[in-house]
Amino acid sequence: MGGFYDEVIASNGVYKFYSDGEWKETTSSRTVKILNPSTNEAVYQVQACTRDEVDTIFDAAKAAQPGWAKTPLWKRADYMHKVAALMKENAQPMANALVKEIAKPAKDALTEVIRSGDLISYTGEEGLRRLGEGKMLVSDSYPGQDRSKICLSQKVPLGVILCIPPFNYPVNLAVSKIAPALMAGNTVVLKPPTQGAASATMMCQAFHKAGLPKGVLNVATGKGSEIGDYLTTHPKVNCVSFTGGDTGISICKKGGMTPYQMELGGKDACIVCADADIDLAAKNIVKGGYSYSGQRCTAVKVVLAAEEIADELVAKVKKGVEGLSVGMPEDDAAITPVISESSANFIEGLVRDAEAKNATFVTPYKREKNLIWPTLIDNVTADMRIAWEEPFGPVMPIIRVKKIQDAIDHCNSNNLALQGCLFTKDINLAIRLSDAMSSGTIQVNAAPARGPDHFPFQGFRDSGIGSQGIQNSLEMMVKVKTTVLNLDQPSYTVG
Ligand SMILES: NC(=O)c1ccc[n+]([C@@H]2O[C@H](COP(=O)([O-])OP(=O)(O)OC[C@H]3O[C@@H](n4cnc5c(N)ncnc54)[C@H](O)[C@@H]3O)[C@@H](O)[C@H]2O)c1
Repeated sequence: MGGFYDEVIASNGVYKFYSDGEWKETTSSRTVKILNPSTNEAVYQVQACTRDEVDTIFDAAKAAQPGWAKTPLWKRADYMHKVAALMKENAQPMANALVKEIAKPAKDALTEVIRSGDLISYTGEEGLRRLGEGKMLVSDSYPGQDRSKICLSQKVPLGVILCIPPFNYPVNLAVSKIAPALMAGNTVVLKPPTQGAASATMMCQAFHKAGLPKGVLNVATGKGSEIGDYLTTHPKVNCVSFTGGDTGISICKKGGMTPYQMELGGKDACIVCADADIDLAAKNIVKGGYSYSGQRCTAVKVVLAAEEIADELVAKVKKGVEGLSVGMPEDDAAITPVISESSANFIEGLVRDAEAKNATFVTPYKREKNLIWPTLIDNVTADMRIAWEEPFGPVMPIIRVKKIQDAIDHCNSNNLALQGCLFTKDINLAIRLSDAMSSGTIQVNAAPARGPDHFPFQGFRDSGIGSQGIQNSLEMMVKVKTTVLNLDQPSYTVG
């Protein structure tokens, strides 16, 4: 593997957890096995931290926070640039781990790591400028007041941020939380997803090697279902930044007065209007729907096609789907095994439901263990689960609509409302439709996408709380502290 990551791994091969600036082994001598989705065999093991160890981790984060908040902003930005450079220099072993533990195609795995380095650098730059800016208000803009009060507000850290990313981008969605949290003067406890824990843990070595002060970043590993509640309800947590599925909703329900940044599931709709460029729409549906086997929050998860062009669109999407390579992530296949057997079973449940309700299978459903061939399902109707639920797999439903309003109504009646996209050549129609679709982001003439990573990103309804994107995440990681100067007489009385 090379020297850079050596100290991350214990002599027995188990990945260590990270607390107070040191890589450590649990006293529980329990580990969590990470299965390779391609083989269903254990490929890595991480420490199963005990509750006492979790307490110690939070103690370290809490103790380090005031000192870190006093570290000048330019120095914090310097750390970010150092971390980004180290991550990029040592990207390949981390990318290899992504291939093994989450079956991400090899090229995409490397892209995830490089993109994460870029995100950290950009956050350093953006934080340097934005976090140094505050606001000055004078009192006489309010009725009845004279100018005897001057209000100065600045952005101050929240404290300790608990960061919980999902399996599908365990590196990128970890740094999208960690970098803004740290730039804003918070300290961090990271809880990686089980599958993705090896790569997320390796990622933290870049922070360690960059010389980040001890306790500023910490990593607690263990099963979300075992230590999750203990972490999210821990009294030392000042904000939970979470990305995942419905687990996020239950975290909010169980929690107290803690601020939440929640990025949850999506059922991103793709509306194809009668005047659309059908080749462009088909290309985007194939790429947007099936990349990483559909396991992306911003994957196209339902197509709403105008009846007039539906036959042509389905034929073109079918051609694209049939051209996708199916196989192993090491070979950079487009379609690779989905994350787990239970996920594959869930996807199959949606497929069987659509089959029983007479949907048309444009490409046949085929599965070998966790590997599911890309499936295109036409004539899906509102009584089918797949019309509403997120498969998180390479399975695409097409609903034919008589009127565009039917497509809008379908999107807006789903509780999931992350992104959406629409295809039309008419810019006026595009704006009207975008305004009518009640989802966080609408892409015009392209598939949904999270990046570039400085664009705002926000789920509506059950798809999230708070806004993401580098700029918005920086704002989510601070609170406003105000000092009011009370003058002995209004400030305009001299001169
Ligand atoms: N909105 C977005 O930006 C975005 C991005 C990527 C993925 N997602 C969503 O994530 C889901 C897929 O990811 P997943 O399967 O890893 O999601 P998940 O909700 O199962 O798990 C997410 C994280 O929560 C942890 N966890 C599990 N139980 C917990 C508990 N009780 N307390 C605290 N943490 C706990 C997991 O270990 C993991 O780290 C999909 O629904 C997808 O749409 C959303």
